[in-house]
Parts: sequence; structure tokens; C-alpha cells
Amino acid sequence: MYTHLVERRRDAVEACVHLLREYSREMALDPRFFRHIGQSSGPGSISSATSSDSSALTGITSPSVISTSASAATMRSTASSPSLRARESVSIPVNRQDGIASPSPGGNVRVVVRVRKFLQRELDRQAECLIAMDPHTQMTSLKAPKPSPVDRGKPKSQARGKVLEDKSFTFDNSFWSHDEEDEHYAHQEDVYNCLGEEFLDHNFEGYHTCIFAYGQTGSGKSYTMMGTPEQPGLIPRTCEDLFQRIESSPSPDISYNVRVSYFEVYNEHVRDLLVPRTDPPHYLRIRESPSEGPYVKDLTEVTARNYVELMKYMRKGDVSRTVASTKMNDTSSRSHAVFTITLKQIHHDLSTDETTERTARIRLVDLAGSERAKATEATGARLREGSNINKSLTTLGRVIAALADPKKTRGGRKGKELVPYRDSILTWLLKDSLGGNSKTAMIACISPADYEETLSTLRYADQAKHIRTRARVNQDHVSAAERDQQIAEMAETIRTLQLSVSQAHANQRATELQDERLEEYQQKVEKMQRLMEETKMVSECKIRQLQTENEALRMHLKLALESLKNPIPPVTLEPRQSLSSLAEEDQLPDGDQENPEGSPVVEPSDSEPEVWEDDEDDEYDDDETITLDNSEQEAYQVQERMQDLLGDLGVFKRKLATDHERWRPNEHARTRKRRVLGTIAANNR
Ligand SMILES: Nc1ncnc2c1ncn2[C@@H]1O[C@H](COP(=O)(O)OP(=O)(O)OP(=O)(O)O)[C@@H](O)[C@H]1O
Repeated sequence: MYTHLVERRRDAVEACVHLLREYSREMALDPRFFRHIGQSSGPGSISSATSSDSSALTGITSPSVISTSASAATMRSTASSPSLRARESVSIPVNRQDGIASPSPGGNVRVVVRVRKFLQRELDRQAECLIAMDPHTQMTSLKAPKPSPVDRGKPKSQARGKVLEDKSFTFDNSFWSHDEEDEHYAHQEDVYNCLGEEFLDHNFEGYHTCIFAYGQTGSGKSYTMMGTPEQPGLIPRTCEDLFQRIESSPSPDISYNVRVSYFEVYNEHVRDLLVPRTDPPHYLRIRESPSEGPYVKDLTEVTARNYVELMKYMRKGDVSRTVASTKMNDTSSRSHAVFTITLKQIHHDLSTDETTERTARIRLVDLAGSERAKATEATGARLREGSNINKSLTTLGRVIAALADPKKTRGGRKGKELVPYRDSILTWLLKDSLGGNSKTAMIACISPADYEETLSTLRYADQAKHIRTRARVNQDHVSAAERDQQIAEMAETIRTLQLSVSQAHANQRATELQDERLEEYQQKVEKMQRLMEETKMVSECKIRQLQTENEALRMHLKLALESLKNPIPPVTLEPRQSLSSLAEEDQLPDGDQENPEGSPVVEPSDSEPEVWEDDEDDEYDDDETITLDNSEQEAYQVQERMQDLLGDLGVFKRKLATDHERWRPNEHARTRKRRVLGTIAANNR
């Protein structure tokens, strides 16, 4: 009878395992999940995983133990390890009588809370720790601070200050990182093993994921997400695990492609953290595509081939992030930072020649902290930053509240969006992660000694538990024929693009050549114009000279002709002497009578002077002949001079004509020149 029962139970368990396998295959779960089922297919193995008894947990084969991560070597696989507690979250006993809500009432967003240790300023003021966490129930309790001395002993109705009460919340995980001495202390590694690792599993399954850290300023968000070189946080651990999984991938048919981007939302502007800072800063725009939802246009997305490269990009962006010192935090993040890894797995099945592509987006968000201006004592730029941070966090709160209310997410009338995603850049960009295709987790970071801020954070986190996202596997099957068609289409697109690019290049080159030639022509024309101008100036100068000379000659000629026509008035001469008698006189001893030039000397005489009358009919005597000869000579000389000048003028004309031929002046200039030459010729005539 007992054996029969045992056999029946084994059959039932095997049937369950078979069903689970089929279901898991449909859900495209990670192959490691099958291994996990296989190993636990003994009686009571699955049910023991859901037990809240910590001693039973030690026997579970946790995926964190299977992980090939280097950090796995140092992993503490104890009952108190949050990594193991994560698997029991579904079985958390809920004390509904205390009014404590279930960890995920209707929602599927994973919500965890982490409390940090005291900081120096809190130790200095001997702050009291207001937080308590139960590692078994994952309950987080917030104790009301002691009433102020004024209100002490008074009933609630008479108290002057606000009456504060103890509060309790239950989350998927409560990470106690307050006291390192405590056996339940949650280290960075524990947070990763509990949350990061599981989310990376989802990514390998093809789901988009998003983990965001929320909390007041100085509550430990950056420490949890980024950590320190000694205590790396969730982001570097995810990067490390990602590449360790890829490098230890058993299947040679799968190829991986990892791309990374990093941006910040600062004062409601998006800035790429993977490009150097500029002054003024270069902000990016947001676009929305029907398939991908909102995205940052022109955001740098680089391929990382290994862990070292991925870390290089992470650090580059981290250094570039806007950080400032405030009273609440020496290194306060003044922006919301979004680190995104895109993992693409391409599986090619040789037997069917089919390709399967899985794309998963891993979004890791370190939000800026909410802050009270009074507490931070911020002024100027810090105050403005703080108010922008608060504004976007308030919108995030409204989005969470709207998403948590199922009536609102059903959509309003006339397609009106009831979730105010667009009211801030942050919520618009996280639209898909908050209420769409994503598996999402919220890490609520709290300070141990701030009642009001912590209560506000816990309320936010509690509301986020109600959100339901609609994650789906992002997978594409492509048959050989479809792939060939896609390749052919892409080749055609590339060809068309190349053609248009080369066409554009050719057009550009032609335009450049034309421009060059035009410039060359312009230079030549300018040079010719200058030469023309110079030639014109020289010609004008010559013309002016010739005109002056011509004028002088005309005057001279006129005078000469006039003197010929009107000889010099009669002068009193000595009795006419023949040249022979003059020659005789030359023989006279007294040579004093002769002037040096040998010209006749006119001597005064007592005798009546002979009047030399101009008688045209008269024959010229010898002396007269001499006088006429001189005038003629002079006229000849003038004529010769004129001949020379006319000769010069001819040469000049020829020169001008040659110049004219050479430079081909325009019609206007030619006409002008012709007119000038005509004038010169007329003047010479
Ligand atoms: N779990 C922890 N263990 C040890 N130190 C911590 C822990 N959490 C936070 N701290 C320390 O607390 C300080 C504030 O933390 P952190 O800068 O991460 O806060 P934050 O929430 O990111 O603040 P802000 O919003 O202003 O950027 C840091 O000095 C950090 O080292």
C-alpha cells in the first residue's frame, strides 16, 4: 500500500515536471531553468523552495549557485543570504490582521527596500535608528521618532507637532545594510545575487528589464547601483556577469552582440554621457516610435566586445555625470542617470537553416534623490536642480499612482492618456519600463533616521507593488527564405543608398569644380580689367601729351605761317650791301665792326634812311632772298617737326590698334577709342 502510494506520488511529480518543461519552453525560459527542474525533481524539492523555513532553503539549488560568475566563488550560500531569500518571496506569510499588505498585490513589479548605515553626520547627532527588518517575513517597520519635549506626555489631540505613528510594509525583499555586524547584513553582492542575477536571467530569456533606485538624497541609491571600486554595485556586477555568461556559453550556434548607452536627465534635458561635455551643453531630443516607444534621438550607442570595454564606457559616463556637494550628501547626483545595455542573441539552427534573434534591453537607473530645500539649504543652481529633481519625482509618483490604479490604466475616453508619462522627461523615457513591455524592479533606498522622508519613500514603493507591466519575449524567427529576402532587400537598399551617396558626391564635386573655375575666371577678368584700366590710363596720358604737343605745334605753325604771310615790319637797314661788299668789309683791319655771328650791323646814318617797302610785285634782291630763305628754313623746320610728330602719331595709332587687338576691349571702349583717335586725327589735320 505504502509503495503504491509512493509510486503514484512519483508519477504525479514526473507529470508535473513534464508539464512545467513544456510550459517553460513556451515561455522561452533560460536553459538553466530546465537544469534546475531536472535537479530538483525529487520528492519535496520544489515545495521546499517555497518554504519560509530557512533551514529548508539551504538545500535548494539556486541559479545563483549555478551562475558562472566569478563572484559566485565568494557567494555566501547561507539561509540569511538575500540571494536565497529572493526565491522564497512568493511564500512570505502575510499578517493581514496587522493590516500589512501582500508584497505584490496584483502587480508584478518587484519592489525591494534597502536601509543604509549611519553616516558621520547622523552619528555626530547621535541619531536613533527608526528602521527594523524581519529577514523571514521581509517586513520593514518604521518606528515613530520620540515626540518633541514640548509634546511629551500630552494626548494626541493636544500635541503641537505632528503625531507620528509606527508603520510597517512588506516588500519582495528587505535588505538590512545598517549594521555590518548583524548576521543578516546585506552586502552589495547579496543585493546583486538576489535581484540583479535574476533579472539577467530574464534578459537571456529575451525580456526587457529595468531596475531603478528611488529614495531621498543621501539614502544610498548610487551606492547600490554603482557602488565603489572596492564594493561594486548592481551595474558593474551585471556587466561582469553578462560577459561571464556569454564567454561560458555552451552553444557555438549562438552569437552575442552587446551595445551600451548612457545618458542623464538634468534639469529636464537629456545629455549623452558617452560624449565629452561641451560648453554650452549639447542636449538631445526625445522621439517616440510606434514599435520602440519613446527614445533619445542621436544617442551614442557603442558595441562592447568584452567586460573591460563595457566597464570603460560605464566609467566614462559616470565621470561625466553631474554631481555636486550638498549639505545632505558630499557627492549628490543632480541628475537621473540611465545606463542601458542591449543584449542581442542570434541563434542559427543549421538543421533548419533558421535564425532566431532575441533582443533584451537592460535598463539600470540611478535616480536623483528627492530633497527638501530646508534640509539641503540649497540656493542658486543647487536649488533649481533640486526643484527640477522634485518635479520629475513627483511626476514619477503620479505615474506610479496612475499605473497602480487598474481603472486608470484601462485608458480614458477618446483615447486620452490617463497616465501622465509626458509630464516629465524622466517618466516619458521610462514609459515602457514603468507600464509596458518590461520586467521591472524598484529598489527603495532609505535612511535609517529620517522618519518623514523614509515614510514617503516606503509609500511610493508600496504603491509600485500594484503596477502590472506586460513583459514579453522579444524574439524573431527568421526562416532561410525570409532571411534571404531580407538580405536581398537590404542589399538593394544599400545599393540605392550608395548610388545616391555617390550621386551626391559627384554633384558636390561638380559644384566645387564649377566654383573653382568660376573663381579662376573671375580672377582673370579682374586682372584683365586692371590691365585695361592701366592701358586706358596710359593711352589717355599719351593722348593728353599729344594734344598738348599738337596744340603747341598748331600755334607754332600758325605763328610761322602768319609770320610768312605778314613778314616782320620794315626795319631801317644800312644801304644795301651785297654779300661781296660785306665780304670786302671783312677784310677791313678794324674787325670790331663785325659782330661775332657775322650778321650785318646796322649802323645809324645821317643820310635819309631807306624805307624797305613791302612791294609784292617787286623782285626780291639778294638781301631779300636771304631774308626769305631764313623764313623758309624755319617753315621747313616746323614742317619737319610736324612730319616727325605725325610719324609719332602714326606709330602711336598702330600701338593703340595692337593693344586694342590684344585686349579686345568691349564695343563701348572701342567706340570711345575710335572717337578719340578720330579727334586726334582731326586735330592734326
Ligand atoms: N549600504 C551602504 N553601505 C555603506 N555606505 C553606504 C551605503 N549606502 C550609502 N552609503 C554611503 O552613504 C552616502 C550617500 O550615499 P549615495 O551617494 O549613494 O546616496 P544617494 O541616494 O545616491 O544620494 P543622492 O540622491 O544625493 O545622489 C555615501 O557616502 C555612501 O558611501
